[in-house]
Amino acid sequence: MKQTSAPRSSGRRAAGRGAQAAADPTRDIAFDIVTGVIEHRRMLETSMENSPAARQAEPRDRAAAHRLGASVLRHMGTATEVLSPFLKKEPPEPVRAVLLIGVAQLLFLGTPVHAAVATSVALARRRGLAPFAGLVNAVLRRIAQNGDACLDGLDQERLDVPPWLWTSWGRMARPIAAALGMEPPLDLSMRPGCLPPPGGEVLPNGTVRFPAGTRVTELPGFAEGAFWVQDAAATLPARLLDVKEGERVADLCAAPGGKTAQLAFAGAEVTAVERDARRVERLQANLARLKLSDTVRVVQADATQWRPEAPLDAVLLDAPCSATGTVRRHPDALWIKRPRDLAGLAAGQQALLKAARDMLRPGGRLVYAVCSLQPEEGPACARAAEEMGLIADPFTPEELSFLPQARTPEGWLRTHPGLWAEQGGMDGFFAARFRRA
Ligand SMILES: C[S@@+](CC[C@H](N)C(=O)[O-])C[C@H]1O[C@@H](n2cnc3c(N)ncnc32)[C@H](O)[C@@H]1O
Repeated sequence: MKQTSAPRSSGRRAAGRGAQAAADPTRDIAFDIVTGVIEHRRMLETSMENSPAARQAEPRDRAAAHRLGASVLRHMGTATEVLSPFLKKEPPEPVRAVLLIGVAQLLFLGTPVHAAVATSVALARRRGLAPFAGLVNAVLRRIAQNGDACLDGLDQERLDVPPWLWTSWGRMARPIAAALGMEPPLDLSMRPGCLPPPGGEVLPNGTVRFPAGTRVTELPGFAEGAFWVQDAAATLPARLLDVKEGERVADLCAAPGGKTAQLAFAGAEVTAVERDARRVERLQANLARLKLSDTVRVVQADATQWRPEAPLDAVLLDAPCSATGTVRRHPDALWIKRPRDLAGLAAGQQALLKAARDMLRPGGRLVYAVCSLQPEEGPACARAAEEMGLIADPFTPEELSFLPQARTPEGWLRTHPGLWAEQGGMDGFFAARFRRA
């Protein structure tokens, strides 16, 4: 059984018929998260923002709900399979959501049985599902009786990945799925010259890694801007652009700004281009904390339309994508995207590639990156870039000597959550480098 830490439980107060009005913000928010993702295909964070319960909740309840909702999404295939022998027919979606929340607590979060069952029954009542309260009670009690035996013989890794994604990931599928069951660690990139907070593990690329659940704001140096949160794999595209002091560089699709910070600390003159107004605010706040506000120029614009005043030495294009490479951190991505979404995403990525090409001086460099594991958004776009006249500039073995498994025969970068598995894995990224003729 794959287990993560248990959510705080308010089960005793919620037990029994008369307790349906008792407050249980954790499960209420988790219900909004799960139904938002499954029924409305909204991202976990968006579902949380839309949750009325979340707006009034304490930060610790929101954090517990986030962990509970993410656990449901991480184990949804397995939990569905566990439920199926106990259900004569498919229940309505909201009832299924309540049951999944109950199963996640019983089998994956180590919540005490009485709390997991009673809070699920109370949740069903609060959500207008009282006619199903008996079903929820009976099914969860039987699952609790069987305990871990419910998981015997189940290929959890296979079940927890939608079949179309499993197929598309080929040989990477099983190591990726194995990493999915675990909460990912906290990765930090250090501001040059700053010492890592004590207790972190320094990885071969310089990332400082802390165990899952570490609160970044509580680490010494956070407020002073000594570091920023950035997955180990996410550091690689900006590093591979290899910017020099004083080079004029654009970071397209820049928020929240991890790669912008890398480019600026490397000494480049950076313009960060971001379309979304709220994400521009987040980018600016992050740059302010890192004391980069006076160094980086931030532009709110659509990068397909924006052009620099003069041709640039280098462009980093971290394009919007299906984000399947970040499913460890964002398990909602597993259930939101559909195969038919990929063509539209790839068209957007290629429009951005054309724009990036047009911003470069002759000989200027471009790194194209996506946090996707899908071939349509990675290799297919790299080939499209060459058809646009960009010249491939493969990553060399020396540049990736600390992670040789991530270098493809074409000289592209392909990371996935199964790499550096012993140290806690990494996000999935694809990157390729080009020069303008
Ligand atoms: C993958 S995230 C970028 C992460 C960022 N590069 C980092 O390392 O922190 C993609 C970002 O692209 C922005 N975006 C999407 N389409 C865009 C466009 N046409 N022009 C500019 N920004 C865009 C999104 O709002 C989002 O903030």
